[in-house]
Amino acid sequence: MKRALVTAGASGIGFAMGEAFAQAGYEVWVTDVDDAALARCPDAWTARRVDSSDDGQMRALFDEISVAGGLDVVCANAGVAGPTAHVEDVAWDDWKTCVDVTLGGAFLCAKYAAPMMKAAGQGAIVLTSSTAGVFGYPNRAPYSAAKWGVIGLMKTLAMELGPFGIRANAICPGAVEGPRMEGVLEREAAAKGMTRDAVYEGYASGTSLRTFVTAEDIANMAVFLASNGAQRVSGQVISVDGHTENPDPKP
Ligand SMILES: NC(=O)C1=CN([C@@H]2O[C@H](COP(=O)(O)OP(=O)(O)OC[C@H]3O[C@@H](n4cnc5c(N)ncnc54)[C@H](O)[C@@H]3O)[C@@H](O)[C@H]2O)C=CC1
Ligand SMILES: Cc1ncc2c(c1O)C(=O)OC2
Repeated sequence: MKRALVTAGASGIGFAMGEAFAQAGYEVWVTDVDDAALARCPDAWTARRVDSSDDGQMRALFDEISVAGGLDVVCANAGVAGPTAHVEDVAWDDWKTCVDVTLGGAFLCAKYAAPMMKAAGQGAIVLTSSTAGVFGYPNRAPYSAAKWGVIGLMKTLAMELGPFGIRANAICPGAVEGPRMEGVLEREAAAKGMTRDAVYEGYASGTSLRTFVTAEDIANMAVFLASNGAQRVSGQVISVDGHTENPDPKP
């Protein structure tokens, strides 16, 4: 059985990735820092409390995976939005936390997956970037910088590890609908005296398909990029964002 690891896999996009890899016949491992969410993961998954920005915890996780027989796929998915503020109001510590998790966490996935995948002569690394890593993201300088960094990391992994049969690709999700986004939409609707649907349409108007995306949309792309169907696809940035044309209206 092939084994897939998804970081930040206990909720949101990562959880959908776990479900999609399980559906595709993989043994699923997930990490997260939210104990309650980890406890809600299916019993068939191996769920571990691991902070993606903690080198010691990540090394211990990959040691455990190595003992279990190695890894076919790693989805470096953990990321935190960081502060929402003008650049002059971003605290240095908040910059560091955002970059440590969002970019550093992806680096640690690659650092510890690489030797295992090299030994196996195959492997797929799927990194979660963002439309914030394709365009800028006003008021989220640390997040946008980290997500551009994820793409630079991915390009380098594809070059460095390709000769060993290892592929690396990045997915750039647009704004994902779901319970968290509903809260954002409803708060803004109340503040502006608009309906929730009008707020949604306003943001969706920045995309050609006039839509937000779902966690399942992202998970489907991750499974495809990891699959044999994509065996000669590496070093690519794949947006799953309804075709964002105008990055400015964003929730
Ligand atoms: N939601 C959106 O609209 C978009 C999200 N993304 C990216 O997708 C990825 C997943 O985001 P969502 O599913 O939306 O988030 P979410 O908030 O629904 O889930 C994120 C999970 O990450 C966990 N987490 C937070 N810090 C962690 C850490 N240090 N180590 C391990 N786990 C940690 C949380 O406990 C939570 O379970 C992130 O990299 C995010 O930046 C990208 C584009 C759009
Ligand atoms: C809340 C929210 N809205 C839109 C976007 C993101 C986000 O986190 C993101 O990472 O890329 C686009």
